[in-house]
Amino acid sequence: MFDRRGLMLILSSPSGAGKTSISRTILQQDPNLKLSISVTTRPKRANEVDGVDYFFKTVAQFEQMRDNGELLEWAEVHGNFYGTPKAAIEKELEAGRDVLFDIDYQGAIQLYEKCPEDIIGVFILPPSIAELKRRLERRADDSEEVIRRRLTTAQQELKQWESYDYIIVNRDLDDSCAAVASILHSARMMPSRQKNLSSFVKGLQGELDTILS
Ligand SMILES: Nc1nc2c(ncn2[C@@H]2O[C@H](COP(=O)(O)OP(=O)(O)O)[C@@H](O)[C@H]2O)c(=O)[nH]1
Ligand SMILES: Nc1ncnc2c1ncn2[C@@H]1O[C@H](COP(=O)(O)OP(=O)(O)O)[C@@H](O)[C@H]1O
Repeated sequence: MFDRRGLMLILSSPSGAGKTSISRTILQQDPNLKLSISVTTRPKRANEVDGVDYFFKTVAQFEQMRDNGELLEWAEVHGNFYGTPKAAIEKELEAGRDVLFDIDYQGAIQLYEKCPEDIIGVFILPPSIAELKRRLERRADDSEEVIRRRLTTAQQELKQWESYDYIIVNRDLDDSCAAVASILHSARMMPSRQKNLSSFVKGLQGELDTILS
């Protein structure tokens, strides 16, 4: 209803907990939500498309972007570099569109520091470690060694839940998607997110004055 600056919705989780699945569904359901497409040096998976899931880069290309100040945040995760290209994000936020970030806790901390007013952070937990392992194995894209590395990193990632605004245990995918959608829906209604609110209320007061005078 009101012009507004978009908000930044961060989804983080240990690898395999389900944030990519949740992101895909939410993005399909909500035309005002855009995905921040990260750059990464990780090898492309069979089901991924360059420019859709990630922009796949060499280490040299990544370092050049980072050193040129083109990244809003960046981090090394599971031995690869990941970063958020700055320019596209600012354009979406200015246009009043919300942006979804599938980034790790190191990136989330950087964004919380840089733009605290714009951020809603959601941390996704797996129902159990046995289920997390099953999900990583079922995805079948990664070798046993890569899976082990992701589980090792999960130990560090699990400590970060307190940095986030909301926590969701991803048992049922539909329930988790509904929870994220409802968080986003509520966040859009915060007074700070609605640019023309004060003039709208002044208008209501003016109408009241007219009726009551
Ligand atoms: N800081 C940061 N982390 C990112 C970015 N893009 C992806 N990640 C995180 O890097 C981790 C690995 O991502 P990915 O290789 O797609 O594996 P997945 O989590 O198993 O699907 C996940 O925790 C992502 O949230 C980014 O631009 N910045
Ligand atoms: N709630 C859920 N119940 C069962 N399987 C799930 C659920 N959420 C995600 N998955 C499956 O678990 C695997 C890992 O999910 P993914 O979204 O790739 O995780 P992440 O992006 O956090 O690494 C995928 O095969 C996905 O289909």
